Order: sequence, then C-alpha cells, then structure tokens
Amino acid sequence: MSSHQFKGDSMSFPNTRMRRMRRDDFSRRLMREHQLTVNDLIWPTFVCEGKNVREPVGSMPGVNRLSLDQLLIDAERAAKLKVPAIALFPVTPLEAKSLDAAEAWNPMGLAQRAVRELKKHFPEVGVITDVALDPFTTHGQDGLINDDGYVVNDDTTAALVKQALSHAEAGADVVAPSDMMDGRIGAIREALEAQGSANTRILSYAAKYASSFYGPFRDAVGSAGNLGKGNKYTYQMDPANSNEALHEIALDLEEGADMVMIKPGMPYLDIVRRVKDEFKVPTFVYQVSGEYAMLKAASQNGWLSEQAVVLESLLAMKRAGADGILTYYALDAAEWLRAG
Ligand SMILES: NCc1[nH]cc(CCC(=O)O)c1CC(=O)O
Ligand SMILES: [Mg+2]
Repeated sequence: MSSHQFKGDSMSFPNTRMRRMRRDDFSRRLMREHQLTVNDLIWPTFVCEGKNVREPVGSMPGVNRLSLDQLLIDAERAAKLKVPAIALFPVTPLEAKSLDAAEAWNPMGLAQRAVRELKKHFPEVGVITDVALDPFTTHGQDGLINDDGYVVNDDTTAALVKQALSHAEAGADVVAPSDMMDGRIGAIREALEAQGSANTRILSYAAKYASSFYGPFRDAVGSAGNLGKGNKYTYQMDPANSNEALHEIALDLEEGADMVMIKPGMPYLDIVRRVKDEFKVPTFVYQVSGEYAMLKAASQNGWLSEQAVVLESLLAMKRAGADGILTYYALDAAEWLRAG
C-alpha cells in the first residue's frame, strides 16, 4: 500500500478543486465530453410553387418559403457546408388540398419534384421527406377523418404508404413519417421492400408530442388556417408522458424504423436521454419552429446573444444523447461552427 494513499475524504476540498481544470482553455478543451459538429445537422426547409420566390415566414424571421430554383441556391450552400441532409416540407396551394389528400402521392407533386431536383444537383446531400397528410388535407389534420372529425388510423396508414412510396420513387433517401398513426412504420417498411426500395431509410417521428411549439410551422406550411381551433390530441403524445415515449419507440423499431425522433427538442431532452439510454439506436431530435421563434425573437431584441445561445441549445441536445438535430438554424450553425 502506498504511503500516499488517499484519505477517505480525499475527494473533498482542497484535494479536489474543480476549478483547476476550468482555469485554462487547453484543459477545458481536453475534458470536454461532447461536441457539436456540422455532421449533427439536418436542415428543414419549406418549398413552394413558383419561380424566384423567397417568401418570408412571418413567425420565423430568417426562414423563407422557397420555390425550387431558390431551393437549389440554398441547397448549394448546404452542400458546400457539408450539412448531411435536408428535410423538405411542401407548402401546398389551397386548390390542391382535398379531403382525401390525394396530392400527397402525386408523382408530380411539389415534394416529389423537389426531391428529384435536389438529387439531380446535389446527390451527396441526403434528402428526407415528410410523410404526413396535413399539408394536403382541407382540415389540416395529419390523417383522413370520419364524419365525427376523428382521424382514422388504418385508412390514413394506407394513404401514408402511397405517399412514402411516391417519395422513394422520386429518389428520397429517407422517408420520415411525422403523423403518429399506429402501425404505419411497419406498413411503409413492407411496401418499400415490395417496391424494391429496400435501402430507403425510415426516420420515424416516434415520440412526437402534441406541442404548442409547432405554431409557426403551421403558419409556414399554411395548415394553421385549415386546422383552425382543431388540435392533434388524439394522435400526438401528451406532454405529460415519458414512459409512453419508450413504448412508442420500441414499437417503431420493431416495425422497421432505422432512426427515431423525439419532438420538440429543448423542453423534451429528458425523453432524448431516456430513449438513448434504453435503445442505443440512431436518435434524432427536432428543434421545432416555436423554439426557433423564441431564440430568434430574443436575439432580435438584443436580449440574447444569437450565435452563443443557438450553439448552446444544439450542444445541449448532443449532451442529452441525440445523434443529430433538425434545426432551422442548420446553415447558420454550420457556418458558425466552421468559423469557430
Ligand atoms: N406533420 C406535421 C408536422 N411535421 C413537422 C411539424 C412541426 C415542425 C415544427 O414546428 O418545426 C408538424 C406540425 C404538426 O404536427 O402540427
Ligand atoms: Mg407510434
């Protein structure tokens, strides 16, 4: 036994001074446990019809609805910054919306055209499509409704399968069901296999909460007006629940999801941590529109320092266990990270 054996209280002051390691930049860097890099970022973006359109989203300053020619300009920026993937959200013209949401699987639909354009010009950038009916239904719900206005599960799933297949056909690398119907991951997986799209990945919005932080998004895609006073409580998760998220995620993995997502982000990092600890699978988190709006508004008022708080919020998601983050700040963050 060494004569320098620590005493029982060796972990206490002054043997241990936590501030020693924090004193200098070199030792702070050496002990850093987590890192945010450009490889962690997915850029969600809104696409619309037309040419030369960059239409600002009122509740998301700095975010625009882009016509396909403009999308290519911003996608080039993403490609140059080596942002791994883009997630597409189409803004459907009112006249293309219907009760049966048929525009969702139109091979010449906006999302399908956007996928083809992106894959043609930037094959190295991953393209993720949103599988859900809300941009296409006249009532703004993510699924088909019955006479009582209830979103029916199995018929909706059949529609989602058609939508997912049309995205895969157009060349989407990843389909991302964000609708929260039961059983849709299995149904989509089976259909992809049957269609010969065995390598199309599925990113499941597995634990998607019925959150009020989605407000600006519904504004951006124009589903807010359609939804009116409606809500999504009968299919999205109750913010009060945590164990239920593990149940949801277990089911989606069993059905064939390659990646799972928790959404929203910052108020739900406890869920991210539990999911990562429990399943150890590729786990993603969505810094949603309302989070973006909060950070942007406070920054614009000079109340918060934008770059610092945004990078901190994203790093906190990594620390919670996320492998990647969907964020409207993706391109800015990639630039800040490169400059830093
Ligand atoms: N399928 C709808 C969908 N897909 C992504 C978001 C929200 C994203 C955000 O707020 O940034 C929503 C909104 C909703 O569920 O009403
Ligand atoms: Mg589910």
